[in-house]
Amino acid sequence: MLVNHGMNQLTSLSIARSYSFAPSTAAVLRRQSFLIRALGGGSHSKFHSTAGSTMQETEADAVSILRGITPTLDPNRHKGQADLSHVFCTKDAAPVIKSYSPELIVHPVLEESYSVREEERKQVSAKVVAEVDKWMERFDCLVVGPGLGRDPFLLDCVSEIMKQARHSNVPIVVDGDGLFLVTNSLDLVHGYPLAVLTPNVNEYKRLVQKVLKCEVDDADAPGQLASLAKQIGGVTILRKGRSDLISDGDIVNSVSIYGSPRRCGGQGDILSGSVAVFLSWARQPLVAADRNPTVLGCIAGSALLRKAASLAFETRKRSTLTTDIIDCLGISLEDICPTY
Ligand SMILES: NC(=O)C1=CN([C@@H]2O[C@H](COP(=O)(O)OP(=O)(O)OC[C@H]3O[C@@H](n4cnc5c(N)ncnc54)[C@H](OP(=O)(O)O)[C@@H]3O)[C@@H](O)[C@H]2O)[C@@H](O)CC1
Ligand SMILES: Nc1ncnc2c1ncn2[C@@H]1O[C@H](COP(=O)(O)OP(=O)(O)OP(=O)(O)O)[C@@H](O)[C@H]1O
Ligand SMILES: [Mg+2]
Repeated sequence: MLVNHGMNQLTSLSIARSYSFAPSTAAVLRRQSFLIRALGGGSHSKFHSTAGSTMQETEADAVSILRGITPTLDPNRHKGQADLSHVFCTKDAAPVIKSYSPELIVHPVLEESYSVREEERKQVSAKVVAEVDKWMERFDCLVVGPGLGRDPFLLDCVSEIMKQARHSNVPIVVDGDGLFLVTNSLDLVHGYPLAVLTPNVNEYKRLVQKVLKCEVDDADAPGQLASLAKQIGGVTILRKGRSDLISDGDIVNSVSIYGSPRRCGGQGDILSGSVAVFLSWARQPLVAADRNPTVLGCIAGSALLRKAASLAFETRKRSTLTTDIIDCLGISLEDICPTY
């Protein structure tokens, strides 16, 4: 059981995205102690020069980071000390999500505008937020966005949940429709060092336009990413693409290893769940005290996803789906961090 808990979490966090009609937020619950591991160095840098600026990006030593932050499996631990995933969603979505995996703890507490009368909204919102908040202290990380939708009442409730998470110092990974919300309400994450944004090409463009008031500049990709992260008060941004670029405003890392030429839907959602798991592991005492755990989580999540995608493509080729990639997550991590 315990062996499967870790990997189940990497996959199940993305359930919400698999049902994009099903508004939901997903949260990670994990209680596990860790052995101290050393993080290796070894990386190379690339300079991007433009007329106005020069910015360095460093290819992350993702394999060492994965080895450094992934905890060993300890047969003495019981459920509750290991990984668990909670999903908060609407009533409609709950049966579908529940049937996806016995691993998931599903809370059908969210409401959309159509199901709540105007005069009841304040009361219902308070109830929804209280339902999530009573679990908050147990969460190691919150993932907001994949499959959430853009219903205004639901997004108002999610904004309140994010404020509570921030108040409780719970890391928040924002993806998909969560980025739609945050781009229009930057205060939700501004200045929060435990916030991670994982934009795809469209989501990144919207963020750049809103925050930097200019267009995406690929000639100075690292410099622009660092400015964006800085302008949002030092949040960590994982810009997804041919190479993933990661910045907290101070440093810019790239992850270019592995990867698949197949761009099937859903890979980004698996990535956001994986980042949540790895950043929670990276935050454990003595694991990586000298490095930003949100950056480490992004590097590890990106490398694992890209490795699993490349492995899935080896056999599935043009028919590769995200479910095939999920099937390759366990073996990909095992290859880098053997259990025994
Ligand atoms: N198999 C599934 O169930 C998948 C589910 N997914 C989930 O779906 C959501 C969107 O994710 P994505 O990656 O398609 O977003 P992206 O490339 O920015 O937009 C593409 C175009 O669509 C439009 N649009 C998007 N969202 C919209 C909305 N809520 N309502 C109306 N329009 C919307 C968008 O328009 P725009 O944002 O420019 O207004 C753009 O033209 C997100 O929650 C994700 O997790 C995906 O992960 C994919 C697989
Ligand atoms: N051109 C590419 N080559 C290799 N890997 C890529 C490429 N583009 C994206 N990826 C990888 O695919 C993963 C998902 O990125 P993508 O841009 O597809 O996210 P997304 O659009 O949010 O996905 P989703 O369909 O889940 O919403 C990331 O890990 C990224 O590294
Ligand atoms: Mg996405």
